[in-house]
Amino acid sequence: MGTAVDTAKEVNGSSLSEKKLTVVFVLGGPGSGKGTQCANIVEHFGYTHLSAGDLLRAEIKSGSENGTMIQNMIKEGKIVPSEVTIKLLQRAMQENANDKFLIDGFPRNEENRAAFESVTGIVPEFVLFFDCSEEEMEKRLLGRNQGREDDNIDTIRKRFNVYMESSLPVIQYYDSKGKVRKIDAVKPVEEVFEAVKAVFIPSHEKTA
Ligand SMILES: Nc1ncnc2c1ncn2[C@@H]1O[C@H](COP(=O)(O)OP(=O)(O)OP(=O)(O)O)[C@@H](O)[C@H]1O
Ligand SMILES: Nc1ccn([C@@H]2O[C@H](COP(=O)(O)O)[C@@H](O)[C@H]2O)c(=O)n1
Ligand SMILES: [Mg+2]
Repeated sequence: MGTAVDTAKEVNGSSLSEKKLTVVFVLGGPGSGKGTQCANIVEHFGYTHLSAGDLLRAEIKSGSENGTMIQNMIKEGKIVPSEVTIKLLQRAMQENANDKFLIDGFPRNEENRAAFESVTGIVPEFVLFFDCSEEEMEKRLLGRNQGREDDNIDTIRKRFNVYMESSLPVIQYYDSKGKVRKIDAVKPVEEVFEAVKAVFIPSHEKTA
């Protein structure tokens, strides 16, 4: 007889439990540079990048029945119910042959964290945390120009509040487990990536 975690995996029809996956959660405030650095990591270290925000935006565009709800949550800077986001992440991992994933912008709150772990049985290898000042993040978001509906000052303030109240505690949780690799993300892109590389290059290669 299976454990609760096994049963949850079966109910969700996941073949993920059969594969040994390496998952790195990429966390940090809105505009801290998660997407920018994930692109560099993909290029240098062969991971597949899955951005929870991008998956949710694609779901809106696809005309899904959840589209309107997701759009309203994003406009308000609120966190979409875990079951929706986890299904999108699971599907994206199942459809990809890679066994190494960067999961960007997830988990965003305690509900995200606990639900992902119990549904998938996956525990992250480590958490890459981009630590950036609010002043710098606000400047970056207002200058991003990607047409995102949540890159306006009212929504940005709401996203900062959600980050402080709901997302930082998740980072603190992983820190208490020794899983957080903290990066000073205020520096220029190239300097931030130098610090990121030091995390991904195994320690024996650093000295070789
Ligand atoms: N180190 C950096 N210095 C200056 N600008 C940066 C840096 N990193 C990223 N940017 C710029 O800041 C903006 C936000 O970066 P990015 O989209 O990577 O952040 P994010 O953490 O993924 O944000 P979100 O949580 O909103 O998705 C982009 O316009 C990007 O080009
Ligand atoms: N786990 C998540 C991740 C994101 N969202 C919603 O999407 C918005 C944009 O996310 P980015 O990572 O692209 O900045 C975010 O503000 C949330 O509304 C979510 O609900 N759950
Ligand atoms: Mg992003």
